[in-house]
Amino acid sequence: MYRIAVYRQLKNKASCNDLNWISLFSSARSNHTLSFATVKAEEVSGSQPAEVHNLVQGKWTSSSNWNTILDPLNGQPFIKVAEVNESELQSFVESLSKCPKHGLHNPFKAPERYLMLGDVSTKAAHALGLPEVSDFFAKLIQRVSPKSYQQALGEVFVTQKFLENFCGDQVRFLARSFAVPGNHLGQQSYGFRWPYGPVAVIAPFNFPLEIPLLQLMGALYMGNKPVLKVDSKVCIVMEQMLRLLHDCGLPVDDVDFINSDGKTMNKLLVEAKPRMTLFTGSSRVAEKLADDLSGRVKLEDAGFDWKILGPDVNEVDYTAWVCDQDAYACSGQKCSAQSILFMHENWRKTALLDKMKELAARRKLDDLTVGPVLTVTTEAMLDHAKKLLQIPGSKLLFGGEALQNHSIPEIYGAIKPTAIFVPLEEILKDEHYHLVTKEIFGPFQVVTEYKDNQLPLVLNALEKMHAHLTAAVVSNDILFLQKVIGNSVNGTTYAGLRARTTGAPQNHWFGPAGDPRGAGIGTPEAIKLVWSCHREVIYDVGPVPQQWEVPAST
Ligand SMILES: NC(=O)c1ccc[n+]([C@@H]2O[C@H](COP(=O)([O-])OP(=O)(O)OC[C@H]3O[C@@H](n4cnc5c(N)ncnc54)[C@H](O)[C@@H]3O)[C@@H](O)[C@H]2O)c1
Repeated sequence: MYRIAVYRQLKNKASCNDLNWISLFSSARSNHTLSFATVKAEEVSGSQPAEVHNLVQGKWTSSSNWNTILDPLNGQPFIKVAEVNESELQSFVESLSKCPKHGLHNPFKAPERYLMLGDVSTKAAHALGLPEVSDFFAKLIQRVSPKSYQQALGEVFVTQKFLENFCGDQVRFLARSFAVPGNHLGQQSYGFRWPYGPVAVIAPFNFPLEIPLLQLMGALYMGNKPVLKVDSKVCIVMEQMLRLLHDCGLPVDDVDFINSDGKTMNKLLVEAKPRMTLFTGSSRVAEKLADDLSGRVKLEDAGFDWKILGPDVNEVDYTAWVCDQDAYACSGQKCSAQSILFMHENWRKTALLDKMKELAARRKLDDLTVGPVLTVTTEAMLDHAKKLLQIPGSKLLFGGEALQNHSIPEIYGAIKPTAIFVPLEEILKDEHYHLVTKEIFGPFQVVTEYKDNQLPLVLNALEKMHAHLTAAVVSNDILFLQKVIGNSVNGTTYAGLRARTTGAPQNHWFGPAGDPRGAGIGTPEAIKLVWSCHREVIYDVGPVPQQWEVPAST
């Protein structure tokens, strides 16, 4: 009885968007057709290509130019993306220019939007938690950025948990201010979190849902108006997610969504001058944007992520498994993937390397535990392996071959999980260091070995690296941990027996350190740092003291 009454109340109160939301659930439960979705993940194919549109000033639009995306597993042209060209940017420039520097909301303007966004997060989190919806997104991710079902579902799960973290009042708590008493009666200073206003979010291909959604919501929560650009190869996922967010009550003109090549996006940024651009992707593009946008950027760029196995050997099977996951899950296409393993000589005396080899050999294309590499060709990866193998003392531990019997198109890469041993002394030589520490965004790692007295050389190798994203120190020797952590800078560092380089759940900060432009993703601290700036308002309302007189000039 009580339930029926509550349902009636809810129904009466429901706005148009709420009704969409309710219908999303009922349809999801009854017939597996999702009201927000315009595609069915499994049916997208060469004969039934999907289309991806742009969203600007609240309207879904097309373009004169369609970019055809090839199915990474069979090369069929399966998605058509309406890519905006350089002459079609005006409506995006106009849209951003409508948002003032003080944003869509701030603590002094439209504070009800904090609550509205908390509500949108509640509904979207709930929706993503429905098995039909999470399955839809996991499968769609798999189609465009092939990875195992568990990895794709993990991405949806992290996204859902993130949204849960910002339900109810949690969005307004992000904008919590503080006050300090002043020098005299009536004076108090307040620190506020202030939006930037018009902003841009640029996201890469490897996490088609998690990276763009977490950054986009962070931008919105703090009061900004974002234009979002996701790599065209995978933009279909965020297009569908935006439709879901609209069903959950997000106003249609809060976010613009543009599909284009990098050059066109660069032009949009230079013309529209967003007050802040969050870029996630390669260091090459990151540096270019930092220049072009006069430093108004936050960056999540390349990762050449290291793991050190300390002198205390423990849990060899577990450690081998974590190494396998860190280096080869998602075919090594995580920015946090293990790129180099520094192994204390004590581990060499165990079966660690054999176990890693066995685990790597279990990976297969059938279940996408190894699969297409979207930005490095087979030839480029094998060529890199060849160059490393020319270094004196280096040897192939496993892999180093192309995958066989597949129909992955040649524009993508397909190699067996690969590990190459290179001696530490050789890595440190100037003529080799750059080559050995080059990020290969595929299932590829370098392994090396050190003795107790060589720890300074290991630390020197870390010091010379230019990217400081994730790291792992596998040891429960607290003095060893102190030494390594105290002499390195990586922004997300795991320490202890179970340390890993990948994982990046929503509950801890993920991002590089050691660079003032470095961004973060996931936590309240990351959102506040990336998407808001500090503003101080000093109230000084009086009274002026009685018998006050004009003092002498100073
Ligand atoms: N630090 C992190 O959190 C993180 C996360 C994921 C990936 N990455 C890094 O991303 C890289 C892999 O991604 P990628 O190869 O797709 O990167 P990329 O730099 O080629 O592309 C990233 C995005 O930028 C766009 N782009 C390209 N040129 C541009 C320009 N001139 N102006 C504006 N936008 C432009 C692309 O279209 C894409 O959407 C790896 O180096 C990886 O380590 C980092």
